[in-house]
Amino acid sequence: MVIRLGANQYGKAEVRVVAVDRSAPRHEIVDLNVSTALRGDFAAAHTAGDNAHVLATDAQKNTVFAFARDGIGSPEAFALRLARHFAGSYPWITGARIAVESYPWERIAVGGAPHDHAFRRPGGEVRTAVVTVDGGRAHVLAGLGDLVVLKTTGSEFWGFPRDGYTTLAETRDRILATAVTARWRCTGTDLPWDNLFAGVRATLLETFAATHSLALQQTLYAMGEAVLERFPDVAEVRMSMPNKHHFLQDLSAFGLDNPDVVYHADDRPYGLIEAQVLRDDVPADEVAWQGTPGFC
Ligand SMILES: O=c1[nH]c(=O)c2[nH]c(=O)[nH]c2[nH]1
Repeated sequence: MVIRLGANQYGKAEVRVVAVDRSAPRHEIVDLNVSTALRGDFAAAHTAGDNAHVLATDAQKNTVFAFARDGIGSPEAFALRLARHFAGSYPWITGARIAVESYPWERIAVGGAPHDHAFRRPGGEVRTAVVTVDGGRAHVLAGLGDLVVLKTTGSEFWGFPRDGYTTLAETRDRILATAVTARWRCTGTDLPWDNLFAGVRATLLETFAATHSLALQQTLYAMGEAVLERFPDVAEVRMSMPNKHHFLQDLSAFGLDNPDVVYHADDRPYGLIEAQVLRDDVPADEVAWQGTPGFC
């Protein structure tokens, strides 16, 4: 019986690189998911554990971040740069496959004008409604889920206590990103539902964009407060907002600075900020929330 190695490739999958162009007040953002795969003579690694030909997937990931320092441009151009680099890096590497997913971001409109540094990622958002009729009374929770938003500046996080396990550096400027899930309890059952939804959604977006954030908790509260201030038919807002961390990538090992340009969008673990913001003069209504899982 003869056993042999067939086709093979290897690389780093799903490198989440985000590059911010801050050269003008109107920031630009490129958000990619990059997967690398190298082809060539890697037989000895498979059959004998000999890694002499194996350009580490960790190095491939680093290359993606380092190349982003010069600006990413189009996904096609970035992928070509990377593929040509890898394919030309060692004689035994004969080819490279670079797959890129690019996530679009649209500017949030504030007062009708596109914002300079607050964005929304279209797609995936859902509108929700939960109606409970109980003992002849109807209760309405309107809501939305997965409204993905990001600010490239206007967010700080500092002043927190430092116990023996705290390593997080204080920051006066960071990327703030989250996916908003919100439900708002309505006091009526005969409301202009579509208008109310559009208004609450616009208020959530505008407030996220316009609030200079000292914590995601503060942004969440400001969003709920703005909804309650603008919409008297809303008694209560409950929100769940993951802190989608964007870590500045350290490029110093490659002789590169990184003046807030290249970030790693980490998908987990994530902070999860959840709260209820309510009108004090409206009685609580737990029946409305019964059976609605999680925080909201
Ligand atoms: O806005 C934030 N709130 C936190 O509670 C927190 N914790 C953390 O590590 N980063 C952040 N950011």
